[in-house]
Amino acid sequence: MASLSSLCSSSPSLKPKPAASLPKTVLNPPFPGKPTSLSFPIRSSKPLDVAAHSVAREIAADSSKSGGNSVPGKPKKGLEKDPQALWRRYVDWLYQHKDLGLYLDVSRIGFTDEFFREMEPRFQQSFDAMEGLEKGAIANPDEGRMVGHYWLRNSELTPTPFLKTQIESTLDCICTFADEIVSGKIKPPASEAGRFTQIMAVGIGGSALGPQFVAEALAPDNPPLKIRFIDNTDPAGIDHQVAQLGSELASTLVIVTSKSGGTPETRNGLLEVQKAFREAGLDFAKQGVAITQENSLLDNTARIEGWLARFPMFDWVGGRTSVMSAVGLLPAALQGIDIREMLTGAALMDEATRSRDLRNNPAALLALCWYWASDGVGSKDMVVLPYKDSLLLFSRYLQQLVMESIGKEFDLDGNRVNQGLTVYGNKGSTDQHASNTHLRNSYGCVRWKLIANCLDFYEDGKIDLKLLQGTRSALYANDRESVSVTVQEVTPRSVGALIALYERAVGLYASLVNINAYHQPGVEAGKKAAGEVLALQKRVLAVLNEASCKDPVEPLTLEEVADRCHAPEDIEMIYKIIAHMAANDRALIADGHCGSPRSIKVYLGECNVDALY
Ligand SMILES: O=P(O)(O)OC[C@H]1O[C@H](O)[C@H](O)[C@@H](O)[C@@H]1O
Repeated sequence: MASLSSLCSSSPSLKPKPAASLPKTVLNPPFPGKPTSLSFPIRSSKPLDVAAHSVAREIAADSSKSGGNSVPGKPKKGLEKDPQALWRRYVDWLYQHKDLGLYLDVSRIGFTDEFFREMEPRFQQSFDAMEGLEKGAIANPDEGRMVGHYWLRNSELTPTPFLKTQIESTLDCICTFADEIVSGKIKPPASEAGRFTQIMAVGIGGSALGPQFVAEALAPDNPPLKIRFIDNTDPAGIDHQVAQLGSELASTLVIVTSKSGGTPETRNGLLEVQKAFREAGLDFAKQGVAITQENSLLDNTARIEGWLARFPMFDWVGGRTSVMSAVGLLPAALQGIDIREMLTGAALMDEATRSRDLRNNPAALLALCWYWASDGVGSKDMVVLPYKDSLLLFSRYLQQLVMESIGKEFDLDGNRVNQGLTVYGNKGSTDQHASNTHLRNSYGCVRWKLIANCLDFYEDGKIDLKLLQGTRSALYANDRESVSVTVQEVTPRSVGALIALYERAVGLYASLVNINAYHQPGVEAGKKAAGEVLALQKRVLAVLNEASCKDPVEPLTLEEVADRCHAPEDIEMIYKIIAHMAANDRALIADGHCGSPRSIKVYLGECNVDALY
C-alpha cells in the first residue's frame, strides 16, 4: 500500500492526453459579424463606499417585502426593444477572452448605466475581499479556515511555501498514480484483465457532483477506465451499480471521497461495496483508494486496512469547490482527461476575474447581472440551459456551487437576510419543449421570475442556431432577461475556465450581499437533525426491548412508545422509525399494519436481556 506521504513524493509522469483523443468539437466563430476589437471604457476606481453594504441590506430587506425591483437605478419598465439600440448594447458589452475562446453576452440583461455606476464602488469592496481571500485570510469565519481553491491552479499564490509544496506534490502523485493504473503497472490482484478497467466512485455532494460533471463533459468515448458513481444510500441503486460491473468488479478501482471522512451516505456506500467484494471473494483493500482529510475516519480506516492509496483533501478547500483538487483530478486523470489543461483553463479564468475593471471581468459581470435580475435578494430563479449534451450536468453542479454558497439565512453581521439564488435546468433544447412555456409566460408568484442563463455552445453547424437564438429572443420579447456564455469547444481547458468563472461569480456576488459563501449551516442543521433521529431511535429500541423482555411480551401502541420515550411530540418520527424497523424485520407488528398508524401494536422479535441494565 502506498501511504499518503510516499504517494506524494513521487514525480509526475502522466503524459497529457493527445488532443486527438479528446472529444472533437471544432466550432465556427460564435458571433458572426462580431467586431474584432472591442473598446471598453476604462473607468477610474472610485473611493470605497463604506456604507455600501448596509445600503444593500436595506435595499434587500425592502425588496424582499415588495417583491423586488428596488435595486438602485433599476427602472420599473420593460426591456429595451429597439433593434439598433440592442445591437449597440450587444457590441458595447460583449466580453471576450481570446485565449480561452470564451464569450459572455450580458446585453439581454436590462441594467442601466446608473445602476452600473452605483454598483462599481461596491464591486471594488468585493475585489478587496477576494484579494484578501486569495492572500490567505480566514474567509470562512464560521469554520475558522482559509479558502484556497484558487491556489490549486496556481500554487504561486499560496500564503506559505508548505501549502505550495503540498499542492504540487499531490498533483504529481495524482499524475503518477493515474499513469501507473492506466498503464497496468499497478494491477488488480485477481483480475484476468491484468489492469484496472473500471472506477466505482463513492461520495456525495461536492465529493461527487464535480467528478460527475467532468466525466460527462470530457471523458473520451473509450476511456482507459470507465467511471460510475454511488452518490446515494439507496441499497437497490448500489446493488444495481455492483451488478452492472459483474465480473469486472475484480478490475474495479473503488475511489471513496469524503472531505470530512464521516459522511453517513458515503460510509453506507463504502460498506455495501466492501460487502460485494467479500461476497465475490475479493480483497477490497487492494482495490480501494481514499480521498479525504488526513486523520479523518476514512483516512484512518484506509490506513489501518492498508488500502491501495490515499490522497489528501485540504482543510482550506470546500467540498463544492474541490473539483480541481484530488477529488476531481484523480478520477479525471484515470479517464484520460488532461487535468493540467483543466487547471490551465481555470488559472487563465482566475487571472481574468481578478481584474478590477468591472466591464472587463466576466465573473463580476455575471454577479452584476445576477444582482440586477434578482434584485439582490434572489427574487428570480436562474435557469441554466446548456445546448451541448456533454454539459448536461453543469446545472446540477451549479446547483450545489450557487445554492449552497448563496442560500443563507444570516449575513456576515448576523442580520436575518434569507438570501439565495435558485438554480435549475436540463438541456437548452429539451427545456424548450418542456419548461420554457412556464419560463416565458408564468410568474408563478412575484418572486418566481426568470433569469435564463443560456449557455450556448455552437458546434460546426451541428447545433441549430435558430433554436438557441429563438429561445433567447422569445424570452427577451416577454421581458425575461438572459445571459449567454459561449465557449468554442468543450475541452479540459474551457471546462476548467467555466468552473472558475462561476466560482468567482459566486464569491463576488456573496460579497456584494454580505454573506459567507463558504460555509453550509443548512447542512449542519440537517446533520444535527439526523443525529437527533439516531438518539430517538436508541430510546425507541430501549423502550421496545424492555416491553419485549416481559413475560408475556407487551406489544405497545405508538402513543405508549412515545410516552415511555418521554417524547410525545415526536410521535410521527417514532412511527417512521418503527415502520423502518418493521420493514427490516427488526420490529414485529402484533396488531394492525404499518399503513394505519393508529392500529399498530409493536414489539421486538428478540429480547436483549443485556441491554436492560
Ligand atoms: O466530502 P464530505 O465531507 O463527505 O461532504 C459531502 C458534502 O456534505 C455536505 O452536504 C456539505 O454541505 C457538502 O458541501 C459536502 O460536499
